[in-house]
Amino acid sequence: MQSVAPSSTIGFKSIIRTTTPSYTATHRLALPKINIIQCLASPLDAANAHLSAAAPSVANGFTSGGIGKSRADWQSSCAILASKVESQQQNTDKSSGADKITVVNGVNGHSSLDLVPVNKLPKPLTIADLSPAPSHGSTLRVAYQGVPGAYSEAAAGKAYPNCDAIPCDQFEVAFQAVELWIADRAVLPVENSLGGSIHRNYDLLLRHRLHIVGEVQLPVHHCLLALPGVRKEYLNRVISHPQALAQCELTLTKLGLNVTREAVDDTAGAAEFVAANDLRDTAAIASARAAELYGLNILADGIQDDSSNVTRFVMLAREPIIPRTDIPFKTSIVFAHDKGTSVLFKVLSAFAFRNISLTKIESRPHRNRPIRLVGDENVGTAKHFEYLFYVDFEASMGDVRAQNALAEVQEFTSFLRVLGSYPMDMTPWSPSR
Ligand SMILES: O=C(O)C(=O)C[C@]1(C(=O)O)C=C[C@@H](O)C=C1
Repeated sequence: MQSVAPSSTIGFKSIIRTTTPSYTATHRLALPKINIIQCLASPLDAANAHLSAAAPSVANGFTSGGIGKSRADWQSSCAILASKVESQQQNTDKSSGADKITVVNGVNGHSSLDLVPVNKLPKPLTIADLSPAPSHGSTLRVAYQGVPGAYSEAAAGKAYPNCDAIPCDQFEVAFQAVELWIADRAVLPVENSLGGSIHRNYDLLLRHRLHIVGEVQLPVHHCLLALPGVRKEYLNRVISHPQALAQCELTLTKLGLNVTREAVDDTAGAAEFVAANDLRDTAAIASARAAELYGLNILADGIQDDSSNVTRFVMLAREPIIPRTDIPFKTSIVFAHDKGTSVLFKVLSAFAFRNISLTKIESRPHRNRPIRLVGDENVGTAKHFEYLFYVDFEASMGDVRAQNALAEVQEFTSFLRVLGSYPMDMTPWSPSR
């Protein structure tokens, strides 16, 4: 896997402006990462806003159009969804076409062209600019949150071994990078065996229109990193991603460090920060690869509280994959119910009756309708919190049991969306070392 500057590989090359890397020349990489401003500044931003606005109706397409009774129904729901998204994007692309050519070529096309030197004249778009998909021969571009050396980059490499990994400064940007065709896939963490769920990504899965097309489970092996010559006694601060701090909580205490713990955006970013600012009182929790990339020493190795520390990542794409039944598949759904948690048992019994195992259940606040009032004047008013339930179950949408289970779930729920049906990660178990 290579890490690349997004601007070097994509069609519409000049749309993506890149930041100057903040680390110094002593650090071997100079890889800019995409940030939200860059995504929003793109002429395709309007397309994204359009897509977000379309969210409720698309979700309803799944709900009322039916997670049908058959595999064909489900596949056609996906196809309808995909074509809606594509046509909306095309419309928006058309409407902003003129501006795009101006921006692509980095020249203001509306100003007096005769003053532009010949070698700076706009170049015509080529088929390559319009065909960013890997099926056209280019390498798969995979967006992840963080900087090179982050575990998410390693997960992208595990999921797509020869991909171009594109660093993004926020999860939101990784979603947008795929929606705007800057990347072909995003690889995002959803849960860790010690730290629990990464709630932000559950919320974003619902807000965006991407499909889960796979999962990878990555053993996470943390190291305590500091500048060369720095010893543990010099430290008064440890910085890292909040998940990494949570995964090393007990070990940090056992190491006898008298330090404050501070959260930053990603583990490798913490290492980069220590190196770039020459911080001799601060250590970072990050990977051994981050130590190498940013020129830090490993003060302690394997500091996660449990050696079987695993983070589960999902792969996201613009299109769903065709569900298979000849290999183990998992399906992820999200639903809500007017009567909230009180009917959860009934909903889940649809899976139990069909011997379908659930592998994960997560609840998140129902932000459109956070409170449900129950009661009357005589007894008072109970205020129940409303939730969205995310469930992963061990069956493919190509399996008739799953189709029937979802048809039944649909009867009980006010909202239901299939986030994806995808192969389970069945790689042999290897602890993080
Ligand atoms: O900061 C990183 O290196 C990441 O890739 C993010 C992340 C996470 O969000 O959970 C990924 C894996 C580890 O669990 C720790 C951090």
